Amino acid sequence: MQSTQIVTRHADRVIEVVERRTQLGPDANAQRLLRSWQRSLNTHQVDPARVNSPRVVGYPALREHRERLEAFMRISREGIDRLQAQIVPANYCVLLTDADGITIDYRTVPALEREFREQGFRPGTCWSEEWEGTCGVGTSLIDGQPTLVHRDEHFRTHNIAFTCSSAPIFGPDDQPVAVLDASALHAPMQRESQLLVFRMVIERAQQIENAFAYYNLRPYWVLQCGRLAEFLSVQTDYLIGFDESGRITGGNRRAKLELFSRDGRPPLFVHDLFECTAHDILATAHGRPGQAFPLRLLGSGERLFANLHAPALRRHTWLRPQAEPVPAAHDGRPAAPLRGFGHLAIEDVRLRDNVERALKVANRNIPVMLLGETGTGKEAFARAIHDFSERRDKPFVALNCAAIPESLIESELFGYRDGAFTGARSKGARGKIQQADGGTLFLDEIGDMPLQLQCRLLRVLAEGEVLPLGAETPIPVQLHIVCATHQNLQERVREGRFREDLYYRLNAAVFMLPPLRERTDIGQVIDRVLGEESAAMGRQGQALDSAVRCALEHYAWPGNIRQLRHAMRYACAIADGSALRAEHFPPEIFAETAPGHEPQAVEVYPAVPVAPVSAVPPIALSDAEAILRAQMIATLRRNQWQVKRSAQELGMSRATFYRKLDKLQIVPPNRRDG
Ligand SMILES: Nc1ncnc2c1ncn2[C@@H]1O[C@H](COP(=O)(O)OP(=O)(O)OP(=O)(O)O)[C@@H](O)[C@H]1O
Repeated sequence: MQSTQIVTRHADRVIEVVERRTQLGPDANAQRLLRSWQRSLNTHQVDPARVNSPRVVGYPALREHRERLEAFMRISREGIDRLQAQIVPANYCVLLTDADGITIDYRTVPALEREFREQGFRPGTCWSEEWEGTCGVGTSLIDGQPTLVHRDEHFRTHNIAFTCSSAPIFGPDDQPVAVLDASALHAPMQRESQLLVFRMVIERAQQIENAFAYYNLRPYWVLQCGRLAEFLSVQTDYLIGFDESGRITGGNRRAKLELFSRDGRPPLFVHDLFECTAHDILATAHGRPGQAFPLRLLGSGERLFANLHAPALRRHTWLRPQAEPVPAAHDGRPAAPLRGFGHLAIEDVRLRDNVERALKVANRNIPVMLLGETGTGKEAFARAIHDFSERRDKPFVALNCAAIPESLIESELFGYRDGAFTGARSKGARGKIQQADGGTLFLDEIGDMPLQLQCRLLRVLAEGEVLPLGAETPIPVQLHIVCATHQNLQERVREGRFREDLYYRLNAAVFMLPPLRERTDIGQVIDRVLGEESAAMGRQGQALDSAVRCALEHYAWPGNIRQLRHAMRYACAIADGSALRAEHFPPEIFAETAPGHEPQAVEVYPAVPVAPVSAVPPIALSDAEAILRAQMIATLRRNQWQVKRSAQELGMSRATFYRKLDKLQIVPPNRRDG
């Protein structure tokens, strides 16, 4: 427990530094620290004198955070184990957080576990800057850079005895997916004492990032490149994925930063990057299996050494059950859709992980819960699981609990016997449960199911039989249950509006479907929907012009794929020629900030004269960045410059949002000088 004097002294110092904008030192690190303290006080409104331990989320929430990163956690384990072996004996703990700052993996020695725990170091602890103020994890997430926060560089007095070395780990969409951190409770005063551990954390984080990049590139040919042939197996500089046609499909972060952006635009093909074609590379690698071979970068002529790895997984072929024939088009009619997931766009990294997992549970008697915003494809995903499974020749029955009146859900679901109630059909009716016998029952918007029916549904699941209204003898049924919701079911459980026992029964396998704006394959989704809608209209060769494509890729799509489909259907219908242009789409997709609409003041920033946000960014931006900048400014204005609401609307985490504010140089009105 800290003395009141220490608490007051540290808190006073922090407030004074922030308010007077006192420089903490001449170097870039001190300036970053000052910016973080400013954010902590002014934006997040954290109280530096708050002395309690950090916030810890409960186990069900922790499980969800972990499940979202299941594949990543599996891949990162080896790297974390090694860091643990190196530094935990020196009284450190090692932790991994997700992009929300929630601790999803945590290690220390048993002898120190209790002491660390008392200070808040444990699974589930939230180390976001919004909550803790300046700290290793939170500040790494916002700045996107490795961060050493030593002792009284921490914002909250509670944390000033700790030292935290953190490094963000980026995913394929160039956003942090996690942060690796090593912390100690009692550190020597000198900051330099931590530089070695800090370097070890950065290196491990890079290794994990590369392993994750490789995992995501595994459906493709992967070039592993480095500057030294002898070190190639232990030190990878660049990973570059390409497909059979030589088209570059992605790379690790370093390849993107150093190679893909050399001429201001990413190379499309292998021969745009190297002085050879993909075919040359395949031939060379084939001739010298397992040996590194030289490659020259186009332009600079610099020599790299490379190993080639064959695709670990053939795309899409694994998505169908074995031996299932691919239906062919005939009679000029469109081909029947492929069974399972074949007719859906699923190139997004998170979705691919979901599909891999879904295939594993499809033929097990495990209830599936699909979470995601409206229109993200929950029903399509449920149907794909059914079509893949052994039950595919049995019925797939869907019931939307939010779309029918509460009073009718019971008879719709459980059915009724003849004469069960006034107005009932004389012969009675089979409910959805019975109709789905042997197949799949898809309960959409399960969160809207009335409480007393939840109890009856639980009984059906537990006992495998249904009792129709007015009947005396239960009827045995065999069901695979898939349910979906866009609500926060845990919150409904807490509010007593959803039964906890049913919640745990239904959420055995949870899948989070990403919103369209966050999907790494948004381009493919757009192409697929365009192809389908255009074909349905009997139009041929319809295509998007590049400005429209760019706007579609950066629009926030609150209604997700459904909204995209409707917009595309309309555009395909009204376009006269084959080019789909801006005027064929709803104007909000291209919305710029309305002129003359000036932002209102925000209470979190000290009041200074308000200047309008320049429509012209102070830095050179790509088209995509310019559109995103305009979109962020419009959203911020609509929300009176409240970051939390705006980030939510655009589907970004707050850390990502702040990073983009910095990168696109959007300055809130009250922080600009008059
Ligand atoms: N992966 C995908 N690729 C292409 N189209 C898709 C994909 N997922 C969904 N769609 C299309 O998006 C639209 C909405 O899908 P769906 O009805 O499954 O969403 P939902 O999440 O169940 O919506 P709600 O929550 O409102 O019920 C449909 O037209 C569907 O065909």
